[in-house]
Amino acid sequence: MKRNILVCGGAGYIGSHMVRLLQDEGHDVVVFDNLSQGYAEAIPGVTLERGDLLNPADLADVFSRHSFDAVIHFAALIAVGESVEHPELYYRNNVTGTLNLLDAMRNAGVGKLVFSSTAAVFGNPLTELIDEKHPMAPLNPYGWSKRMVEQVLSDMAAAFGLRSVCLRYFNAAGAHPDGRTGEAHDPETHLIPQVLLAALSLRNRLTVFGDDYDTRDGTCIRDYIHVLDLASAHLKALDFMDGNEGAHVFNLGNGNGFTTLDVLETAKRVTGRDIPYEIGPRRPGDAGVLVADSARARTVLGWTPQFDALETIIETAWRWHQAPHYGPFAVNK
Ligand SMILES: NC(=O)c1ccc[n+]([C@@H]2O[C@H](COP(=O)([O-])OP(=O)(O)OC[C@H]3O[C@@H](n4cnc5c(N)ncnc54)[C@H](O)[C@@H]3O)[C@@H](O)[C@H]2O)c1
Ligand SMILES: O=c1ccn([C@@H]2O[C@H](COP(=O)(O)OP(=O)(O)O[C@H]3O[C@H](CO)[C@H](O)[C@H](O)[C@H]3O)[C@@H](O)[C@H]2O)c(=O)[nH]1
Repeated sequence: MKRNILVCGGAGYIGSHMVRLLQDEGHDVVVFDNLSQGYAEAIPGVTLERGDLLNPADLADVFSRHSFDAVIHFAALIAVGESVEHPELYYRNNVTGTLNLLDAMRNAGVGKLVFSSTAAVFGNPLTELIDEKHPMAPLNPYGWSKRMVEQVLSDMAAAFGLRSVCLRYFNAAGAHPDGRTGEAHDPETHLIPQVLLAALSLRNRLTVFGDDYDTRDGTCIRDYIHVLDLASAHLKALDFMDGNEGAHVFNLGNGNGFTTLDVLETAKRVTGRDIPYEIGPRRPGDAGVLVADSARARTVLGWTPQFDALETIIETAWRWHQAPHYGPFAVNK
């Protein structure tokens, strides 16, 4: 079934991959983005409505000129460390911004939303694998902002019948295999792009944040999930909302934990380059281990990741990072 989809934050890293997949599947897409972190070049040929979630008039304008079957909402501030220093920015953009979007949807009679949540809602895990029932205890304002929106969506389902799916991504990574879209954050804080930038000598040596965690080599463990596998879960979520009322949550990861040193070792193999690093102190707000139990997404949504090997994730990112089409390190602009 062809759908009209509004993608908020669709010019950003994950959103732009989502937009490409929606187009490949024959859906009509409009992107709403303030380009604070996104790039128009990431979504060539797509209707881009430049506007800000914090300006309700921008949203009202977009909803008055288009009609949508559903909204996929990626737009947010995403840096954990910055959220500790400036919680006000995170609560305003991520919580107030989402409330503004929900008001606009309600005024326009749009009743379905897929929301980007995060493993950061859980805090330090109590079990080896984190499923949807794991208690939530965010360690930082970024995680709290997402936790708050999850609660808002649950309450809005009860009050107004809003249908929603919160997808809690673990560590998004990788790029489209054709190398035309990829991760281009500025500043870049994520591990895999930083490692690849170090391999290209585009940044100084990498600092590994702590080697005194209770893990096999002392460095943090994360569950890296390919950006296109995240995007495909959103398509499944759109189908799911057709037949299911209420607010739903799913954890999205591969269920494989890799240490920071595993990532460095794999990147060294993939790139064939030396990647200089030093061990530094822990980063405030970091959990030691975050690995998903995504059984529910697999069974209930029928989702199957296609790019689950860390090697493949890093290979696709490496293709992008060697010749990014946009972003701070763009070549051949
Ligand atoms: N990258 C990850 O590893 C990861 C992990 C878990 C969850 N998430 C969530 O996924 C979503 C997308 O992450 P990403 O890595 O693609 O981030 P990103 O920064 O690349 O994309 C976010 C986009 O939203 C836009 N935006 C931000 N605030 C806006 C506003 N007020 N109005 C309009 N547009 C606005 C930005 O310009 C950008 O294009 C975020 O909600 C993030 O919290 C990301
Ligand atoms: O220069 C770096 C960057 C990262 N790391 C380590 O690498 C791992 C991954 O760090 P990222 O910054 O790439 O990702 P996070 O796990 O901190 O955060 C990601 O997952 C979170 C959920 O926990 C949020 O959703 C957030 O938006 C998303 O980027 C962490 O153990 C971190 O300590 C380093 O050692 N050095």
